[in-house]
Amino acid sequence: MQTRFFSLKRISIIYVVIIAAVVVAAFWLLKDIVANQSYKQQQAFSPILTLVDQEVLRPVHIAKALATASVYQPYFDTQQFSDTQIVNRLAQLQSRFDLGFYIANENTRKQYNSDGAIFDLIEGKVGWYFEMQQEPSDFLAVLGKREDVHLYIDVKQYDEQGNFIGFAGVSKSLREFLRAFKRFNQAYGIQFVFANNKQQILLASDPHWAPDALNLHKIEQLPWYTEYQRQQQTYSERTKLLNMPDGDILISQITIELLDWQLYIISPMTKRQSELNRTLIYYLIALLVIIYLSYRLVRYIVRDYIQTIDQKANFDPLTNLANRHYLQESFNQMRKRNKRVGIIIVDIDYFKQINDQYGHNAGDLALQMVAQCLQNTTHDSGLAGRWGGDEFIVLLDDADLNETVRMANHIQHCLQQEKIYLSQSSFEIKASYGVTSTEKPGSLEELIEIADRALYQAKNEGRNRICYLAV
Ligand SMILES: Nc1nc2c(ncn2[C@@H]2O[C@H](COP(=O)(O)OP(=O)(O)OP(=O)(O)O)[C@@H](O)[C@H]2O)c(=O)[nH]1
Repeated sequence: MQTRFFSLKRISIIYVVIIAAVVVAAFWLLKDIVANQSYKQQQAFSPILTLVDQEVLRPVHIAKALATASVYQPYFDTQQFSDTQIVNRLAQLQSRFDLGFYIANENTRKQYNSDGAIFDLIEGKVGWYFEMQQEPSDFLAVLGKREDVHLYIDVKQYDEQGNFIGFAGVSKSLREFLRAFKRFNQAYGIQFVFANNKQQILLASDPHWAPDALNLHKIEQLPWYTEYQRQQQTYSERTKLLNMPDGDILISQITIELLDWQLYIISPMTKRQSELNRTLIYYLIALLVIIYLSYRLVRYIVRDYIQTIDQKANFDPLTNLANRHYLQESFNQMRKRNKRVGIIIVDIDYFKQINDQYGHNAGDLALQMVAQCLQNTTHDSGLAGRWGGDEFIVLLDDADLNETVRMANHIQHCLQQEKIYLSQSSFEIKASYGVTSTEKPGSLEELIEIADRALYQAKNEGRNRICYLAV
């Protein structure tokens, strides 16, 4: 019982360790999920900011820097430079900055482009030139060319006296920008909207909201904007989660101060949620596999451990037969069932002589041989054990004296068939048997005492025989 108690204690400790391991594993896995999601969010957002910087802000900076450095000024003097020289100069700038450059000269009413094109600025035909002049600001950023959307940055130019002499500017195709956004849209379901300070949509990834030839959509027309504005009054965070009828969406607003534009990045949470769910399921499966494998491992270790402990606690290491402790336990079980118990004591004859003549190892072989015979003969009907030294005990469940004596005969017959072979010699093993049986078993000691008396008789009568006593 001591053994079981310690086994259970150990099992409990191992289970506690497993639960702790699972909790730690779960913590790490969940931590990873959050990290993973943040990583994915970052993965989606970082390139967007780089794109805005590269494709929108950089041209604006270049346009402003060149205009303020009066790089274009000399080229407004058509006396000094021919048309070809002007477009050549613009072409140089184009190849250097990978942007389109143009000059619109008020004096000649001509527009020179870095792609070599020169055309006349005729009122009613080239609308932008005359519209832009009316704008109070000297710096204007507009989107044009619907079929291949371009960003145009127009900077008003003045001579030394402060007279308006035309425009110089930069143009940049947003094809690459739009293509990249399409990729983000496919990968993360992200949409974007650019709006100017008049709340007009300049550019939108959803073609439905992109400007058409006639007019620009108002940002108020976007289905989420009213809710966005409502939340804006409560808290001014630039990222908001909106509960829309088609599913939750996350809106991030980025102000592009240089242009006085707003960029709205719209990411649908349903897609994110399903991604998160999928990741959760993967992690859960991994967790279950870990739990199952660790359970199997612990079961294996515990079973192996119990077997080892049981073996040590209950069996004789030399013969593998039951030891005294296990014999006692089994006898108690038999007694509980309140049935007859038969007992045989087997004691090897002149075993000391075997040891002395053939050596201790030969003696051990003899003990193992006897054990083998006992095992083979009794395994169906009883339990054989080593009581100590060269003395063995067989307990027979529900066996009367006749049946017990019959069993002793079988054992004797088995031993008579066997011989121990050594390298130089061989010897036979003989034994004496004391037998008894009781209908009302008391203690094992009492029963052994009676069987011992019968054994004593067998030894006295010349050994190699079976004697019995009835209770
Ligand atoms: N080889 C070996 N010998 C053992 C072992 N345990 C006890 N013995 C020896 O067994 C012998 C038992 O001898 P005794 O009890 O005197 O009996 P015996 O020589 O068999 O004489 P009888 O029983 O009167 O026939 C002793 O010499 C012990 O040393 C063991 O595990 N291995």
